[in-house]
Amino acid sequence: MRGPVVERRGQVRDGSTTDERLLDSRGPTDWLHSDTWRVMRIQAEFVEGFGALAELGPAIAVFGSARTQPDHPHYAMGEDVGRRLVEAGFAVITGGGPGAMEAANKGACEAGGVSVGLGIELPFESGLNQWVDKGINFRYFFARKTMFVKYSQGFVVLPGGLGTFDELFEALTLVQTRKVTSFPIVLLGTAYWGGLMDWLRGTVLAEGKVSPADLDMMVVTDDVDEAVAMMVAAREASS
Ligand SMILES: C/C(=C\CNc1ncnc2c1ncn2[C@@H]1O[C@H](COP(=O)(O)O)[C@@H](O)[C@H]1O)CO
Repeated sequence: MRGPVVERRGQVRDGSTTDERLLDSRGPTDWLHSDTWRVMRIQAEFVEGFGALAELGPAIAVFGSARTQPDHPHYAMGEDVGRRLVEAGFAVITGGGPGAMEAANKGACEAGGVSVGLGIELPFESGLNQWVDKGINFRYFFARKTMFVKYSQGFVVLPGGLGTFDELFEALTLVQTRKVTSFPIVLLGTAYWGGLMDWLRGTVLAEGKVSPADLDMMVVTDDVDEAVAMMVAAREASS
């Protein structure tokens, strides 16, 4: 018998039971590295993520450089935004790593709020920062990115590098292509983001590669209060 399937006489394929094969640890392990098995692991990441975050409540994702040092003004800005978001009733979700992520988690945690970190397995593992109170470690970037979009009502983007750009531009693309309902995206740090905005307007928009509405999706400011007020306004508009 093979599970619910009855096999008799010439249809019997081998004499072992399914349990016997399951419990036998001998044999090849190459299946561990097959795409079929990876699909199970990917599925498990979605299941874990959805399960852990489903009851989080209103949350804002804060992105920014893993390399921001604690004595840099961008770190203080990250702490400030984490704290103000909690004071406004939001949980704070970051990538759970060092730098700007740690700063936002620290601000959120010290303000007594829910401080979430969605960590990612990297070759140069740094682990979840100490200010994360609810943490999930992901193997796959794409599963992790789904969690930021699904469980955040807005994105605040601190100065950052390639990882931050990836997160910012993914959000913009999802809104532009109407894969998600529009949500506020605020870039903090006019001096840092100004050059990018100038290029987007002066070259990308001028060459017709984006529409004015695409760039209007982003607000650039130095004012943390303005960033938080935008998130609050979006929450009120959606309730
Ligand atoms: C570079 C170092 C550690 C990296 N650790 C990270 N942990 C969690 N999330 C990360 C990490 N690095 C990048 N990310 C994600 O990308 C964004 C930051 O990338 P950037 O290139 O530094 O701007 C961030 O929002 C994360 O989601 C050791 O210093």
